[in-house]
Amino acid sequence: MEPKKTLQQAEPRRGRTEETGAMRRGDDAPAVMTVEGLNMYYGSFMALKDVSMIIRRNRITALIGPSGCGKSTFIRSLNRMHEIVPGARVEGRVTLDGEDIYAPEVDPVRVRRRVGMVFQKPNPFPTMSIYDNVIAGLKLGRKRKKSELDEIVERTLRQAALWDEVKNKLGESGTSLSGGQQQRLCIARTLALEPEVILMDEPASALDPVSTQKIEDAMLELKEQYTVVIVTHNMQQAARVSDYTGFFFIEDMGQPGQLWEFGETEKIFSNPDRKETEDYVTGRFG
Ligand SMILES: Nc1ncnc2c1ncn2[C@@H]1O[C@H](COP(=O)(O)OP(=O)(O)OP(=O)(O)O)[C@@H](O)[C@H]1O
Repeated sequence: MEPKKTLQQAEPRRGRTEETGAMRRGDDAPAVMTVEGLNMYYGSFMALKDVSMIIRRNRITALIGPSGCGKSTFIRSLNRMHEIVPGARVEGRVTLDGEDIYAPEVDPVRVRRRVGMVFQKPNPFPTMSIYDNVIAGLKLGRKRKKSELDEIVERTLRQAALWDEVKNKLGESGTSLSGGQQQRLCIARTLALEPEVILMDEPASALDPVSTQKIEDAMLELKEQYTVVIVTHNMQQAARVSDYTGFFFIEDMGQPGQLWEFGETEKIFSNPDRKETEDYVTGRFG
């Protein structure tokens, strides 16, 4: 497939610019990641077919769709986590700042540093304090002064909307926190590595509404400085926080998932081009 054409197709459709103010304004945020003609496999099973997408800087991109349509598989292509699964492989091209992250000379560990990931289940290191959890990933890098580490801990906990709740107990165990606080601690830990892009795979699915709200607050705060991609089953969450939405869909059991529609969130939720998207966002199936 001819890559340039594929990328253009991946741009949000702009056919209805007269109808929505948001569309008319357009978006000049540069692409930080591009995905072109991506196929993903587990052994001989093709889980995703021909996905192309542009991920823009300082924007939140939400990935939605019914169970099993490949959202988690896709998000894991963006930082080369997919290849950790034995037999898993990827075809196509994924770039970060124009560089092909799957090129043979690229170190996957470096990719994962630049494209950080927060998982569904909070996973703080159980034997470490809150403070040490935040800086855990920095231990492998150059030696830093205590004052510099203090500054990183405060800054990232503030960005993760957790600072006020933990500033007086940084020495306590990370697992002493509530589930929602642990998840924000994991966000701070990811931020400490100064990624460009943060991937979140259903980060609030195990949390109560108040904790979910705090995660969403944190995401909106993060977007000032980072680019966020989130998988969510929560339609309200996608509509509330994201700028762009990708709807993944699977036509029939055993078929690969596809990116069925991609565009500005406002359009996907109010006036999607495809019937299946409309059925899904209005809760008619899924
Ligand atoms: N490790 C694996 N080995 C083999 N097949 C897998 C593996 N992980 C996922 N799959 C398959 O790939 C397809 C896509 O799964 P994936 O988890 O990406 O979907 P999803 O949209 O994230 O689903 P959910 O919303 O339920 O989390 C499914 O058919 C799934 O069974």
